[in-house]
Amino acid sequence: MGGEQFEQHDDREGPLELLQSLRSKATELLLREEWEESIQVYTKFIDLSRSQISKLGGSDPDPDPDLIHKLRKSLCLALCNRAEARAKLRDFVEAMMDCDQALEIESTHFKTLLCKGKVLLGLSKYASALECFKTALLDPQASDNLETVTGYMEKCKRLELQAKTGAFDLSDWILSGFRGRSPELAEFIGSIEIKKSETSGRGLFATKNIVAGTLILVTKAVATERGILGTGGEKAQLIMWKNFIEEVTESVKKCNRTHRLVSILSTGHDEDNLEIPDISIFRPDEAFETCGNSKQSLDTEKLLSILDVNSLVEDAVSAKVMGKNKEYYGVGLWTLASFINHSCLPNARRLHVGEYAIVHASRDIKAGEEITSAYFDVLSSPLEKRKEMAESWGFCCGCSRCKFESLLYVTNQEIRELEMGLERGVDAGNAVYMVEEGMKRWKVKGKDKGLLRASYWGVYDEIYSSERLMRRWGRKIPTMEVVVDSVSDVTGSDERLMKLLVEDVKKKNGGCSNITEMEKILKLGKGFYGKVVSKRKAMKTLLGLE
Ligand SMILES: C[S@@+](CC[C@H](N)C(=O)[O-])C[C@H]1O[C@@H](n2cnc3c(N)ncnc32)[C@H](O)[C@@H]1O
Repeated sequence: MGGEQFEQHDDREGPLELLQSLRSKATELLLREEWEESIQVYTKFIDLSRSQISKLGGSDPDPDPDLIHKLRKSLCLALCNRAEARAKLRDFVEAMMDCDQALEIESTHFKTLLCKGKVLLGLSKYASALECFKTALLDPQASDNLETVTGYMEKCKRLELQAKTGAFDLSDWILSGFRGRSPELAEFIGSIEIKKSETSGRGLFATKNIVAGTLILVTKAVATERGILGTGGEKAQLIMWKNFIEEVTESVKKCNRTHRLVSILSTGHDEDNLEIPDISIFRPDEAFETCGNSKQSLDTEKLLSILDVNSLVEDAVSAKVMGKNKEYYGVGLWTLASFINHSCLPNARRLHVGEYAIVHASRDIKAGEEITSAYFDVLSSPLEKRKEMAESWGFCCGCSRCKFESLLYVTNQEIRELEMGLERGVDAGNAVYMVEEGMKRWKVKGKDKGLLRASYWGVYDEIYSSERLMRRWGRKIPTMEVVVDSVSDVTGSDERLMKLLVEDVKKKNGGCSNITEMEKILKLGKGFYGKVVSKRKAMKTLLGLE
C-alpha cells in the first residue's frame, strides 16, 4: 500500500505536504478496513494529484520530470487502493473504472491487475478475469504471489466452465456437513427463454426438452438479508425487511445493469403490457456494455412494488436453503428467477446456496412448456387455502390445477361437504376414504387423481404415518406408494413425500431396502435437490438414508 515519499520542493511545499498526509490517512483507513472513509480520502488525494500533475505538465515553465513520474505512480496506486475499497463495498462498477484509470497510467501495474481480476470475478465475467490474471502473471512481482494468482486463474477456469455447461456439484460440500463457506458458483442460463405467458405477463419457457433434475438457471442475488429470528419474531423480520430494501436500493444505485434488470421486473400491475426482454441481457458477459456507473435510483414506490411482487422468502417450502438451520430466515431478490410464474403444478424447484438461487426441473419439461415453481405450499393445500395464499401474493392463480378444482367445486356439492367435514376435524381415514370413493363417482381419472390427493395430502400423510390408522384403513385405500407416485407426478418431488418413503424403507428393512424402492426414493431426491447433488452418497445423506 505504501509508495515513494515526495521530495519537498520549496515552492510547492503546500500541496505536496497535503498529498503526503492524505495518502497516509487513506492508507491507515484502508488498513483499518474503514472502506467508505478511505474512499473519501483517496478521492481527495486523487483529485489533488491530478491537478498537480496537470499544473506541472501545463503552466510550469520548468517541469520536474522526476516529480511528475512520482506523482503519476502514486496516483496509480491510489486509484488501485480506492478500487480495492470500492470492491469491498461491492461497488464493482466504480472499482472497475478506477482499475482502468490506474492501468492507463501503468498498464502492467501488478496490484491493479490483481484487483481488476477480482472485480471482474465479482461481476461474473470469468473469461475477462482470467485474461487479467494471465497478464498479471507476466509481471516480475507475480513470482512472490504465484500461488494467489494461479489460485484465481483456476477459479476463473472452473467458473467459466460452469457458466457454459451448468456442470457443478454440491456433493462434497454436503458430505462435509456444509462445512466452511458455501461453494462459489457461476451464473448459468440453461435452455430457456422469456416469452409472453398465458398465466400472466411474461414467463420463462423451455427451448428444449428438460429432464427432471437438470439445472435451468443459477443466478446471483441483487441483495439478500438473512438471520436467525429467535424470539424477536415479527419485529426482527421487519428490521430485516428494512435492511433488505436499503441493500437493493444501494445495489441499484451502484450499477446501471442492476438498475436496468430490476426496473423491468413486474410491479404486479398491467403485466400483460410489460416489455419482454431478451434473455441475453441476463448473461453477465453480454451485458457488459450496460454496465455503467451513472447513479440512478428507482422511484421508491415502484421499487417497493417490485420487491413486494418479486422478493423470495427463504423459509418457504418451495425454496430449500442448503447449509442453514431451521431457525434461519432470509429474503432476497434474484432478477432472472423473478420471471418464473407460480403454478400449483410446478415443474421446477429452487435451492438457495449462499447468494445464489439454483433452479432445476423437478419434473420432465417439454420444449415450449412454461417453467413454473410454487411460491407457496401447494401440497397439503386445498383450493380455498391456495386461493388465500395467492391473494396474499396479489394475484388470482390461473393454473390448470386451480381451474380443474374450481370446476369440480362448482359442479360438486359432495366435495364441499368433505371440506366442511375436514374443518370439523373428521377422522383422517374417513376423509381419505371419502376422497378416494368420491373420485370414482366424480369421474376423476388418471393424473387428475394426483391433484386432489395433493390438495388433501395432510389427511393421507396422517394415515400413512400411523400404524394404528393403517391397520384400520390400509386395505380400503390405495397404498402409500401409489399415492406418492400420483402426487409427485403432478406437484413434483417434496420433502414430505420422500420422508414417508424413507421411513417406510427404514421400517421394513432396517435401512436396506430393495432396489426398486431405493431407486424411487433417489429419483424423488433428484427432482427435489436436482442433479447438482450428483453423488449418490451425498443424496442419501440429504435423504437421511446414510
Ligand atoms: C415474480 S412475478 C412472475 C413474472 C411476471 N409474470 C412478470 O411478467 O414479470 C409474480 C407475478 O406474476 C403473476 N403471476 C405469477 N404466477 C401467477 C399465476 N399462477 N396466476 C396469475 N398470476 C400469476 C402475478 O402478477 C405475480 O404477482
